[in-house]
Amino acid sequence: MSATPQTRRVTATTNEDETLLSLEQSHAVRSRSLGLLGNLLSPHKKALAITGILVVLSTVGQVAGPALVALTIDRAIPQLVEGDATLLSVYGAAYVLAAVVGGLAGGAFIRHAARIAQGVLLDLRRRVFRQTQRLSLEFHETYTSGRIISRQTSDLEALRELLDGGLTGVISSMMLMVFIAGSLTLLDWQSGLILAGAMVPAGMLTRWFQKRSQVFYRQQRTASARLIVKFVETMTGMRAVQAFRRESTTEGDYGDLSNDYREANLRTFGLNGRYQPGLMLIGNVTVAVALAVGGWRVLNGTMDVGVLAAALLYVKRFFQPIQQVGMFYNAFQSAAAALEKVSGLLAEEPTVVEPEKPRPLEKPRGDLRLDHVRFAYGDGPVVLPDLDLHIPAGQTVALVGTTGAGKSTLAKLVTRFYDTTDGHVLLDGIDLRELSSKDLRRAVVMVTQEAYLFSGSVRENIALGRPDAPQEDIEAAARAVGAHEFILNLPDGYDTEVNKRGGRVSSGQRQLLSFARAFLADPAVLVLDEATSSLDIPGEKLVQHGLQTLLSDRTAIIIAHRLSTVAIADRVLVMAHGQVVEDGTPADLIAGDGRFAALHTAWQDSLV
Ligand SMILES: Nc1ncnc2c1ncn2[C@@H]1O[C@H](COP(=O)(O)OP(=O)(O)OP(=O)(O)O)[C@@H](O)[C@H]1O
Repeated sequence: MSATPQTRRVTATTNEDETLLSLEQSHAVRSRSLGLLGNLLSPHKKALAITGILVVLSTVGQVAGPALVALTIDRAIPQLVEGDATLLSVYGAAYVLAAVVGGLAGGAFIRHAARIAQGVLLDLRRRVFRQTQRLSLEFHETYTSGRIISRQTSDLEALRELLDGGLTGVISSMMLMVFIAGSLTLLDWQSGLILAGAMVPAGMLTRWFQKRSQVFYRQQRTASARLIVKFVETMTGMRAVQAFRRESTTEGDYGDLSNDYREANLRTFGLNGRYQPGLMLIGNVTVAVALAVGGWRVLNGTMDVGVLAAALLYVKRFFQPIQQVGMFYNAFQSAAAALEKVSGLLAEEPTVVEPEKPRPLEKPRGDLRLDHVRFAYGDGPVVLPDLDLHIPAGQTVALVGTTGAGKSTLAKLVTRFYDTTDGHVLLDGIDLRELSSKDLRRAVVMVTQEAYLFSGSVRENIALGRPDAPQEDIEAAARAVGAHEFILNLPDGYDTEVNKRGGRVSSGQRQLLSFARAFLADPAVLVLDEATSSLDIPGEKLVQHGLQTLLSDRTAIIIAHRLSTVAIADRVLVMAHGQVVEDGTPADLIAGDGRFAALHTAWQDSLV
């Protein structure tokens, strides 16, 4: 038999809540998000090139203004004084043309960039959804739905805010700065030098801001995610919250988390409050220096007045976009932190791997074998030390045992929601790792305690595993498990819309619907986590009857909580500490003096 392959682990999202990463981790996270960004943008190469041309045109239009002002003052006006208006009309027309081209190109740039941004967001939204469905149960059990919700909502929202408004502004601002610096240097290199000098403190201030804000924005995103997680957890567990009077505690916890969020926000604003005035100060000092030096040079006759006017306009305009970049830096940091988290989620690989060359399973019989199975959740303690078990096709096995004995774990291994740490689970002699998930899910179906009903009609809910099943088959399945009668009594029969979590149907009826769903799917192996909820006696009888029909002619493993269920099993396995401690027919075990006999007596006493 082949050696057990290395078990995959959840890795990419493990340090996502840490705000202070090591340099190496920080680089890895950065390059992962940049990689994702590159990947998202790659289908838009052509549109990006057009957008690039448009932004250059629009910037040239804006930058031409001050140069034309200089030319008008220094050349056209002296000519006009001599009675010739030719240059003035040429420069005037050029100014209008630059404004029109700049305006049109600017507008087209915004529209094009928005189209790319929306395309990227659509792609990302789909990828996140697809990925969350693709990842294995191990990931979902550790990552929690609240965190996934915050990836899909607030993180994608932060990216949307950046892409919708901020990014186009930043791109055109940056482009404008480069062009202004270039034009100024060409016009008058000494003024260009003054601007370059101002870039030193401006660059240092920006670097200082960037470093701090990166940490602050990570803290902000983490605080916001924690808030969502707490909210989702409280809402999903509302019954427990109210039953145990936890309202004030959860409110207190939520208040603390909200406060953390508020403080994280305030820290980012505080930082901005120092960065922006700092930049403004540098900008104004630079204008003053350029004016003083320029004025002195005009007096000396080494600079034309028009050039000085243009230089001042350029320096002033240069600092306006810096401020804009500074302002957008908020949105940018927020989005960068969001992208880091989303890219972590997308980089995660399913721990249960699809085989490259699956072995075919034409007609599954349902023969199950656990061969020296050893299992631990992640780095946790060993839950199943060494389990050897054979369940012949068609046998109904009831699993009983103390809580935490490993019954649900066994069910998760047989259904391959998890892979074994060591050893093999075989269906009809084939390792589950070698089966395609399509074949496996057709052959092995798990019915959980929750019996989850999706919003949609009763019919759609029954046909979940076979959406194309004809009405006769759906009805036959419902009849077989005894659900047909109550379905007909629902307001619209099979077309009745069930509310979320089956609000309109009782818990027993919900179970019957999930039995019908499993019956229609007709698997060779059925794994059933029986509901512990106490049904009333008629309700239990109804469910019991449905269950019996469902179990006939297939292999079944039931995590049994009811005596009546154990009675219909062919075989009972009593588990303790991950091992099977008793194994036999119900009658044999009852007749003995082991754990099951004691459990059985206790059960019977509870019924009296
Ligand atoms: N997702 C998980 N991650 C880590 N440990 C887990 C996980 N699920 C279960 N365990 C641990 O594995 C052990 C076996 O749990 P399991 O749910 O299989 O027991 P069980 O016999 O089904 O119990 P119960 O009857 O209470 O449902 C327990 O110690 C539990 O703490």
